[in-house]
Amino acid sequence: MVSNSAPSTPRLLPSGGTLRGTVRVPGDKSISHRALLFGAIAEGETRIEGLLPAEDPLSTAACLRAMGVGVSAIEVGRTVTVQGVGLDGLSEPGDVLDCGNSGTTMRLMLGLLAGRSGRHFVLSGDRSLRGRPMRRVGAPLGEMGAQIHGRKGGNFAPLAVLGQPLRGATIHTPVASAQVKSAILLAALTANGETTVIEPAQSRDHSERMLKAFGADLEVQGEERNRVWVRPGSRLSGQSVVVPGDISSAAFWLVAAAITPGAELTVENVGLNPSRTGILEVLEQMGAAVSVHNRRDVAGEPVGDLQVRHGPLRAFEIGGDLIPRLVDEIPVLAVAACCAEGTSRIRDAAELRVKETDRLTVMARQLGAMGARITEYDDGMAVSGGVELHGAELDSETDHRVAMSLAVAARIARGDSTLHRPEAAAVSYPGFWDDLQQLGT
Ligand SMILES: O=C(O)C1=C[C@@H](OP(=O)(O)O)[C@@H](O)[C@H](O)C1
Ligand SMILES: C=C(OP(=O)(O)O)C(=O)O
Repeated sequence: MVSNSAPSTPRLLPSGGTLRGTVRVPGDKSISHRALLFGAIAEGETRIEGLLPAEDPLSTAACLRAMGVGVSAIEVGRTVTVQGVGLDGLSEPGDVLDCGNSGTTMRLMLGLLAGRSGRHFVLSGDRSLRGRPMRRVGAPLGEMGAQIHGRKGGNFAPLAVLGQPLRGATIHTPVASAQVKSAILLAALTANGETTVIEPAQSRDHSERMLKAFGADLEVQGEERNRVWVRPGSRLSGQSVVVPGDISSAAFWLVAAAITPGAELTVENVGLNPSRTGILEVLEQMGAAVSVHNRRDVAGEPVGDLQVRHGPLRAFEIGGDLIPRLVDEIPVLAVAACCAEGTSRIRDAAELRVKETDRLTVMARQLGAMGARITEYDDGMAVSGGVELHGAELDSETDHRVAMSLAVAARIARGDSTLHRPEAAAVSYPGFWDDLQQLGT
């Protein structure tokens, strides 16, 4: 039952062309998962406008339906409704919960299910997900009393969760990960006692914002906003959620326009939560012509329109606390680095090795096939700019962000490219290829 891969058709990526016009990227993936999950354990109905109709949120919705939660059809342009079952209303599923390709689904689900006393759950996913580390969630939940078992000492799915009464705890997480933090926060909602999660640096804070809006007793603390405190006992109530466009999807257009001669694009309605806007700071460091218009707040998240034009680019150096704020944009930033003057350096990004693929190795290999000069480090890479890329046989290696990053690179290469396994893009951006065609003509 767990995700089989369908036959794949390679896609021709023609070289050249410019990019002009206006695009609206689909809903934010992180916020979409959370709206479904929090809606499921709230009381009453949650209405979600702009939910991302992509494979990852569909995996979350399917898992919730398998536990008795009513989630309406997820289709482009349609408001999604979730009939909440309350904090302890999830039923034991009759089969394995299939998390597909989605790390967020599996990790947040572990936090959600660990405290469901007396119920047994098994979670699995596709080949990529079954190779991603889960002990980072299992270990802190274990400190709260959770029982999670899996391959290699509980690190790899399939995972079995034996629901237990949980106790509150103070947990220091070793990496800044919103998935780990959010799993702990979900478990904390029904624990016996207060919980505090302390991260080495702040990761994206969508869970904190949305849980508060649903009625959780939660506080973000510390000057660096890297401590979150939760007191259990509050009931969550269904809300209206409006999901902004995903800055991680917008990133492909921002870089594409910045590196493509003659390009000028507007990306409308993009989420600008400061814990996600690292890409804008890097583009600024590069001297790219990006401006933000029409800043506004929509349902607790800052939003704006981004305008970007082609222009000369300088190399960048990134690392430290900036990395969690642009972690999913590093593959496309590697493409931008190929077009900048000088050598760009990315450090402190070892987390990329445990995403859908090892994104450092895969981007070095794929851009290398186009002639890019990249040196891999344990925790990052150095990319020499100003080396002309040439068309090549490329492969997403099943990773959505790699697929879309290579599509951006192929446009500025000399000669056409072919991309194998392009369908990976549908994990986070199902309309990507249509948008690319429309903006390029
Ligand atoms: O919480 C989330 O929605 C996400 C957190 C990040 O992962 P980590 O928590 O592993 O950093 C990110 O890479 C992922 O795409 C989505
Ligand atoms: C890492 C990603 O997602 P996830 O961890 O949810 O699979 C991503 O979307 O780039």
